[in-house]
Amino acid sequence: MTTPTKPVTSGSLLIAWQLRDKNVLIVGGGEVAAGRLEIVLGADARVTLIAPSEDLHKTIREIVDTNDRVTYHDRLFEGPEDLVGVDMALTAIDDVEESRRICEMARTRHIPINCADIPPSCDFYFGSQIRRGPLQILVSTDGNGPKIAHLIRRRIENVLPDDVEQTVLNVGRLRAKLRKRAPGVGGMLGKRRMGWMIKVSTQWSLEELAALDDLMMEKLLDEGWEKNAVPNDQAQALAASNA
Ligand SMILES: C[C@@]1(CC(=O)O)C2=NC(=C\c3[nH]c(c(CCC(=O)O)c3CC(=O)O)Cc3[nH]c(c(CC(=O)O)c3CCC(=O)O)/C=C3\N/C(=C\2)[C@@H](CCC(=O)O)[C@]3(C)CC(=O)O)/[C@H]1CCC(=O)O
Ligand SMILES: NC(=O)c1ccc[n+]([C@@H]2O[C@H](COP(=O)([O-])OP(=O)(O)OC[C@H]3O[C@@H](n4cnc5c(N)ncnc54)[C@H](O)[C@@H]3O)[C@@H](O)[C@H]2O)c1
Repeated sequence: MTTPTKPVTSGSLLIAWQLRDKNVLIVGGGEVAAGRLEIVLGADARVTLIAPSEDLHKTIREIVDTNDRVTYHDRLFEGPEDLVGVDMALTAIDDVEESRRICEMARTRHIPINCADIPPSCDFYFGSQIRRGPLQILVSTDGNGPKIAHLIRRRIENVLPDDVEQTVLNVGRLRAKLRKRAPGVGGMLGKRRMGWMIKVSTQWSLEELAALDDLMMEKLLDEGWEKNAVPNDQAQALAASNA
């Protein structure tokens, strides 16, 4: 059980938004739009990007030429018809009045929007991100200091183990194997399953979890889960007894 803490107020909600196959509209073709494009493609979105080709950023050009998830329109934003079917809208243009207008149009249609140049009008902010496979860490200063968010992110990166991505992937695999042995949602079994996963995650170090292979996972389930225990011996010991 977690200890109740005093609620923190006046922040924003940090969530892992599932954008896969959702339609994202990006208006603008400069450096900021290029960063947005890369980051939403990293979340498997479908993207429509509207910006004149004259000054299109090199990265955007390369992506629209090679990625079939991106539809590019070589023109200025035209009006509400550009917002039809859009799940998320992003403006990154050097025209604050037009940005404000697009923002209002999106809001009327209940489309979440980020305007890179008008923080008070944003439904959400981007943050400084670490991506190591499925592990994602976002640092937000809630609009106070984007460069500071970047610097704090760099500090966090420096303390992460090199193989932390493998730790997360392995725990995902172990949980999937456990669910095969003990299927279902909720109830006593769900409680036992969660309790066991918490113990394994706590007693084994991140590095030990990263070193697990399929055979070791099966052994951990045989000798741990099946016997209602969490072997305290370390990954190396388990590996040695496997050999
Ligand atoms: C984190 C990051 C993510 C990303 O954009 O992907 C991000 N900005 C980044 C970089 C950056 N942005 C700016 C600089 C110049 C130095 C400086 O001003 O500090 C640098 C540094 C650089 O370029 O190195 C200028 C700037 N930014 C905003 C405005 C408008 C304004 O404030 O009015 C202006 C013009 C201000 C002016 O004209 O003076 C607004 C926003 N920028 C945000 C996010 C949101 C708040 C996030 C937070 O507070 O945590 C928010 C509110 C809206 C949004 O964009 O969602 C990314 C770092 C990624 C990384 O490197 O890891
Ligand atoms: N949020 C952030 O992190 C951040 C960081 C730096 C700058 N900014 C702000 O973001 C905005 C974009 O920055 P940038 O460096 O990418 O700008 P930029 O000047 O390099 O690019 C602007 C782009 O918008 C396009 N454009 C202008 N009007 C348009 C319209 N009506 N329809 C479609 N495209 C249009 C231009 O053709 C150009 O491609 C600026 O207002 C800047 O102040 C935000």
